[in-house]
Amino acid sequence: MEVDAAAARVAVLELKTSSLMKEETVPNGTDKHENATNGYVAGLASVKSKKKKVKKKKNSHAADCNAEVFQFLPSQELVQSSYPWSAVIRHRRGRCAIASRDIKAGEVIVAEEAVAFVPRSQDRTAVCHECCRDLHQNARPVECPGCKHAIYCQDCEASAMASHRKWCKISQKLKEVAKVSDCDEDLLRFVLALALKRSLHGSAPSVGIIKDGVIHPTIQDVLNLQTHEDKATTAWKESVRKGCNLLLSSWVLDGEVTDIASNNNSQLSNLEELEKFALLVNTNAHGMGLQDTHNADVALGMFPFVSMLNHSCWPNCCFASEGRVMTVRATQDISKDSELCLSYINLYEPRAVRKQILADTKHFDCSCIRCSEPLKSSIDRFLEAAMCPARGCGGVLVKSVSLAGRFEKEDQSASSWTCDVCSRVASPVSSTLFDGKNVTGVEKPWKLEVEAENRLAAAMAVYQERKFKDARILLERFLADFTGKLHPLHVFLFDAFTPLMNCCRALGDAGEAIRVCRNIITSLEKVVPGSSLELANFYFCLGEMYMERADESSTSQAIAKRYRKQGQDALQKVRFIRKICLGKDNLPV
Ligand SMILES: C[S@@+](CC[C@H](N)C(=O)[O-])C[C@H]1O[C@@H](n2cnc3c(N)ncnc32)[C@H](O)[C@@H]1O
Repeated sequence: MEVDAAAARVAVLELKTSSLMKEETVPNGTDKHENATNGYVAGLASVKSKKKKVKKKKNSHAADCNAEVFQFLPSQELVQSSYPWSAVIRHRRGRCAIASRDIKAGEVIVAEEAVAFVPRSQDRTAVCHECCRDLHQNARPVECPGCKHAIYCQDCEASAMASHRKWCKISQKLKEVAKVSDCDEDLLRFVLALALKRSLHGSAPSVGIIKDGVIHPTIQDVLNLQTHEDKATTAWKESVRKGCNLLLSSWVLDGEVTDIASNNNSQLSNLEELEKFALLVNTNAHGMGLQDTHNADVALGMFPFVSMLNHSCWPNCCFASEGRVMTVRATQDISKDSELCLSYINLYEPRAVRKQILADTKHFDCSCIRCSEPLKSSIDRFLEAAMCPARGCGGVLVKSVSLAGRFEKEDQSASSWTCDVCSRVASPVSSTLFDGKNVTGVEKPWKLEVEAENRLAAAMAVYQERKFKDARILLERFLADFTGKLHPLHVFLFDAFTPLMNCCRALGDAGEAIRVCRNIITSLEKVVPGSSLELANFYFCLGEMYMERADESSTSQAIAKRYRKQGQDALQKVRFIRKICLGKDNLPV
């Protein structure tokens, strides 16, 4: 199994203590996290791929959430009677899900059917557009000959095609509409799917139902979710407005132009409704994946009660989808009254990068416990730290201004670096390092970082061309040159591990691949001490590699026995993690 390099940075944290806002402590870098629990989350859907520059605003939380505007969703009471949490409104974070009793690791927090979902265009053929099940295992999926976009499994084909006919024509135009309006095609598809739901079920009861332990929410639940209109850029709003307008004017049902909400004839209001759907998608849509194939983000779904859980870079829950149902599970034991949180993003990133990603794609300034802990005592400091070059010190240089420079290339010249042990300061302004002495070459932490980033990028470019031999040489040289200068948990070192492991595997060097894989697992468990399906994937690789080594003809019996035992231990870990994250302990296929 080749591990996707991007997956390496997805990780999940253990929430060690209970109540989120007050008592919680995030362990600093010296803490050990025994009994780590598991969880996986993919990020919330980002609807526009182009990266936007978002200026950081101080105190933006104040504007983020105004408690007065929040209402409970129509189906909230039903959910509270069936699942172990209730919603409360908290200053700056809006609605929060709070445990109504003690919860055990692996327990279901909510299992929810999507109100609507949209397979991502690039993965159009991966899942059935009706049941969202994996199409790879379906012998003869059927594609709509009209739009050549919708595709169904054999079980769904007959019924799905009948309803699809009603909006097939508009589906055919979507690509063009997206192009003309410069609006994301998947976003427009999602808007269309929600508008259809609204037009078909607009007058249906607003409270959902629970069937076989799964909540089926309503479109009215969706309409009560949060949006961030104030944070959307003018360009985004304009393109969405243009796209929605074009959608409206091409809205053809059975050959007739029809109002979306049949009881509402105002064109303007309809446009507003479509725009609101776009905003709702932007803030609330969840990635849906295929559990047994690395949980790839193949579709986007709307799950109003999963959306009640706020983000934390130190979450205690994870989500995973199967078909149209998204299930959130506790990744550790959680005590009554604690807030239940998911992670919307990959967590093996420096704090500033995580915050930047959340600001850019989810439009909020993260106030989770991990981000609120002073950097100098948080494990986050290690992810972008250089080792202190002062002889015998052993401390790390922590940046004063921790910026997401990797994304924004902002001017970092104003930042200084302070050793967390000897407290000496290095500053690029005066180009001095400690005691006023000039420093040279790579000892300057700011230069070291830039050099490391460039070297890694060069190695990755070769790796991406699948030139494994050359890439391995570059990655090994990179690690040799920067290990000891950057902190062992530095994100650049971590980013080099997965491609190196894959290179070694591809080149048949299982021994080295095992060593690198163990490094990955060690780093992941230190930085994001909870488990996750990504962590399970690395354990699975490790297990596979040990088993392969045990089976090699050159391996002696005694050593083969040891490898087999190590392989079994790793696979046992995979089962344990999957049991908690997915509720089933089979090995991935
Ligand atoms: C999917 S919703 C979560 C539920 C939301 N609190 C509500 O009332 O609907 C995501 C929004 O919640 C808020 N939020 C979630 N996690 C947060 C965090 N860690 N820090 C600050 N705001 C957060 C942000 O406004 C974000 O856009």
